[in-house]
Amino acid sequence: MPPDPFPGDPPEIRAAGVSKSFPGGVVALAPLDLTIAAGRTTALVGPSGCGKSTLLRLIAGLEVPSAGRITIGGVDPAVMRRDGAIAVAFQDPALLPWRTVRGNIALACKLARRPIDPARIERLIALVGLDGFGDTRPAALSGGMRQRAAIVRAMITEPRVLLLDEPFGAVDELTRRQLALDLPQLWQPRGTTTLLVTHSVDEAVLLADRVLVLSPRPARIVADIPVALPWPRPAETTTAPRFHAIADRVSAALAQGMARVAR
Ligand SMILES: Nc1ncnc2c1ncn2[C@@H]1O[C@H](COP(=O)(O)OP(=O)(O)OP(=O)(O)O)[C@@H](O)[C@H]1O
Repeated sequence: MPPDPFPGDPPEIRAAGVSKSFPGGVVALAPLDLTIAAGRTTALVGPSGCGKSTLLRLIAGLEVPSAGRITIGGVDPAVMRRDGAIAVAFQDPALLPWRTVRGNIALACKLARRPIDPARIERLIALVGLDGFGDTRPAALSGGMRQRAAIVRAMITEPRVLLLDEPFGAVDELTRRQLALDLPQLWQPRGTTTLLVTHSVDEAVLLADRVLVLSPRPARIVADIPVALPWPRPAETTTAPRFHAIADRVSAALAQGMARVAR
């Protein structure tokens, strides 16, 4: 295994004055300052089209800001990604159609120059409920199954930074709930710096240590809500009064952000 290019503590993500405009004049992000805590999970919630995916793509080094700068552990995101330190699972799973589920996952290891551990691949495939589909090609999977394969592909390399954009969007409600309970076991104890975009308030509170609520486009941070619930978080977490109190705060902040724009 090659030496970790970024040894030491998990990296912190910083955005300073970051904005993004697209040709045609769409301002997806107005200048935004943001610090994402190292080794923790931060959830981004906000109305559709406010710029969440754009922000994630900038942090992933897949887009370049129109102004401002993003650094991850002081390093440019594109450099981190090139060295396999960032993994992403986006709404569109983008699996290679000619490779099987197992082949897609193994390729991620190869590209990140990590060893291929067949037993770990099988464990993760089973964890996301894809047991028996390792030899299947993406075209023969449902949208939700493809998303689950993409989550395994993102996590198999044990990245320093994990970026998840609505990773359970096409998954049925029951599986989604199970994934939200199971998957943090993979990144939370390792101290992976994780950023999750979700439309589900409950999912944000269950998975994150902190929830950032964004306003409609161009996004501003309208609330920064800590989630002081202990890890690990079993299913009973979602029935605790504390969980509901935090979820209510997030929902209220979302509504407030919308109302401010409507006025
Ligand atoms: N490549 C692009 N070219 C032009 N406009 C874009 C591009 N990508 C995003 N946009 C625009 O930027 C804005 C923010 O889009 P983005 O996908 O970041 O929002 P979002 O908050 O992730 O939305 P959703 O929750 O619906 O996925 C939208 O108005 C979108 O149309």
